[in-house]
Amino acid sequence: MSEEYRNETNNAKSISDLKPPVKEEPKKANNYDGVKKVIAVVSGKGGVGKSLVTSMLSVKSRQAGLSTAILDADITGPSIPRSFGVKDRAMTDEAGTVIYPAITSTGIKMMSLNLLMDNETDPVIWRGPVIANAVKQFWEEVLWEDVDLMFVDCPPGTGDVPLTIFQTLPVAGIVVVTSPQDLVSMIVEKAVKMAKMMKVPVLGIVENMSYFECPDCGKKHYIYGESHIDEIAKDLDIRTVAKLPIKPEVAAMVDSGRAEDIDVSALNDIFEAIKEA
Ligand SMILES: Nc1ncnc2c1ncn2[C@@H]1O[C@H](COP(=O)(O)OP(=O)(O)OP(=O)(O)O)[C@@H](O)[C@H]1O
Repeated sequence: MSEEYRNETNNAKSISDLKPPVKEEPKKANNYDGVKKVIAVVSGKGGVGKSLVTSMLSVKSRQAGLSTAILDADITGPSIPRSFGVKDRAMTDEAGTVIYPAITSTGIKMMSLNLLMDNETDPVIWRGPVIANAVKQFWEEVLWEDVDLMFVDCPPGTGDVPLTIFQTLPVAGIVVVTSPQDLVSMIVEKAVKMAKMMKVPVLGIVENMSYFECPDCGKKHYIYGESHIDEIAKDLDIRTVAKLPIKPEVAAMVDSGRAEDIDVSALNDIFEAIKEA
């Protein structure tokens, strides 16, 4: 066991907690070489804007002319289809062995549990392993053909599902989303350590709801206090940081299924880092 891993396990409560995670051989969806690059979008807790950032990065990727997909792995709180205004249920082939992804108006492919439910407001009451298996099936049984870049909207935290994602999918890099009221340094450090254990680079940090810009005078107000994200990123040797303002019109666009109309230029640098990964 490496020193690095031992440091991670100081809080283990039993011997089984000390088992290092097993890295399975990454599998390809349907055994096709359909997906060229996978990027995981993670956060320490819910509600910080991870789904928004996943959507914005996908829009950016599509605008750059790449064939783009979103795998919504936030199984118990899937919000991606709604933010793109996708309402139709996913389809399968006649034999029921392959699921076709839904496609947004600009051509982004997506799969989400909401696309398989009769009613998008039905709750998903599943235990962790069942949820993790659903994510595996989204990777293995959905027909992901000709995808240059896939973004995975991970559930918050470092539980079963993020672990399954890192063990099953060939993740090329992660983007960490935080908000200023988060315990930012701890959460970012946790994500960075998890990424290190999984041997995946952190390509960038997005501080969402960083500030509010007065529409009248243009002054920036740091509602949740001054941002320390630049220093944290420097300490952790993460070169790319993006800051997204609180914008009520963004929330309105997401709510009305117009994610493809959001201005995504604030994520340009992170997108460049993703392209190079
Ligand atoms: N910068 C922003 N300005 C305005 N509203 C925002 C902003 N970022 C996110 N929101 C809104 O906050 C809510 C939560 O965002 P989002 O669903 O992206 O968070 P999340 O981290 O994915 O949450 P969860 O993990 O619980 O699904 C959404 O209604 C979204 O539209």
